[in-house]
Amino acid sequence: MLRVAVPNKGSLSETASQMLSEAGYSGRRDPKSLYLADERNGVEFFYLRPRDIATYVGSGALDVGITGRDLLLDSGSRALEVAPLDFGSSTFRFAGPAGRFSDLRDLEGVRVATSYAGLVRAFLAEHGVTAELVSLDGAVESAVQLGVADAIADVVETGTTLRAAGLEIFGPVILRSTAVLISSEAQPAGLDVLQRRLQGVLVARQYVLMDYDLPVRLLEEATRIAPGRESPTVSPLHDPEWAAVRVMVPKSDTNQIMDALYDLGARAILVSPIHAARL
Ligand SMILES: Nc1ncnc2c1ncn2[C@@H]1O[C@H](COP(=O)(O)OP(=O)(O)OP(=O)(O)O)[C@@H](O)[C@H]1O
Ligand SMILES: O=P(O)(O)OC[C@H]1O[C@H](OP(=O)(O)OP(=O)(O)O)[C@H](O)[C@@H]1O
Ligand SMILES: [Mg+2]
Repeated sequence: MLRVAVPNKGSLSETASQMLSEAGYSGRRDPKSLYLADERNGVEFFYLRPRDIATYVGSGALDVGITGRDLLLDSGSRALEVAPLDFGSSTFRFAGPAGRFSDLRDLEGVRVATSYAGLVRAFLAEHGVTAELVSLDGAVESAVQLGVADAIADVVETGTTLRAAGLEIFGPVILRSTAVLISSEAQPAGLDVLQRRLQGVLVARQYVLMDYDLPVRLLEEATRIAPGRESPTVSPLHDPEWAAVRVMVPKSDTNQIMDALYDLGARAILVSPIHAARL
C-alpha cells in the first residue's frame, strides 16, 4: 500500500482532501481522524500537520505527501518535490514598518520574526546578511507592533494581513510557494498512479472541451487558434465542405477562443466541462 501524508488542518487541508476525493480516493468522514485505509485504491492516508509532512516523507516513514513548497524547504528534509498542485499559492517576503526598510542589506543586525526560520536563515546566509531570527509559531505580523522584532518574513497572499498590521513588503522575493506533491525517493511504487490521477484533476479543473463546426478550408487557421493538447479531433459532417472539431482549451481562455473561432467562421461553438482526465 502507498502511504500518503495529507494536511489535517490549515490552509492546504480542505483543497488537498477535495483533490484526492475528485481523484477517486476515499476521504475521512470525521475531520479528526488521523488515518484512513483506502483498500480499493491500495493507499493509506495519514492526516498530519502540514509542517510535519516533509519530515515524515523525508525520513521514509511515509512514501508521499502533500504540503507547501515553503514548508518542504524550511524543514531541511530530504523529501523530493514531485509536482506542483496548483493551489495554496503564495509568496514568502520580508516586511517592516512602512518606510523603515528598503533593501535586504537594511536587515543587517536587526531582529526578524518568522515561523520559517530554516528558510529565512538559509536565504540570509546566501545573501551575506546577518540578522537575529525570532522564531514564532504564527500571526507573525503582530511581532513588530508588539516590539519583539523589527521586521518579519512571512507568507503573503493578498497582503491584507500585512497592511492591517501597518507593514509593507521590501527586498527580494524569498520564495514563490505552492502546494506540492512530495516523495521519499525518486519513484516509490504506486506514486505514478497517484500522480496521474492528481494531474487528471488539475486538467479537469483547468481545461474545458470545445466543440464547433467549421468549413474544412479553415481548419489550419482554427488549429492555430486552438491547437489542443496534441491536435484537435476532426470528424466529417454530412456536408463535405464542413467538419466538426473537438479540442481541449484552457478554461481561462474560453471566451477569447470562442470569439476568435467565431470571427474565423466557426459556428455552433459549444463548451463543456471535463469531469476527469488521464493524459
Ligand atoms: N493565505 C494563504 N494563501 C495561500 N497559501 C497559504 C496562506 N497561508 C498559508 N498558506 C500556505 O499553507 C501552508 C501552511 O500550512 P499551515 O497549516 O501552517 O497553514 P495555516 O493556514 O498557516 O495553518 P495554521 O495557521 O492554522 O497553522 C504553507 O505552504 C503556506 O504557504
Ligand atoms: O496576504 P494574506 O492574504 O493576508 O495572507 C497571508 C496570511 O495568511 C497566513 O496566515 P494564517 O491565517 O495561516 O495564520 P498564521 O500566520 O497564524 O499561520 C499567513 O501566515 C499570513 O499571515
Ligand atoms: Mg498560517
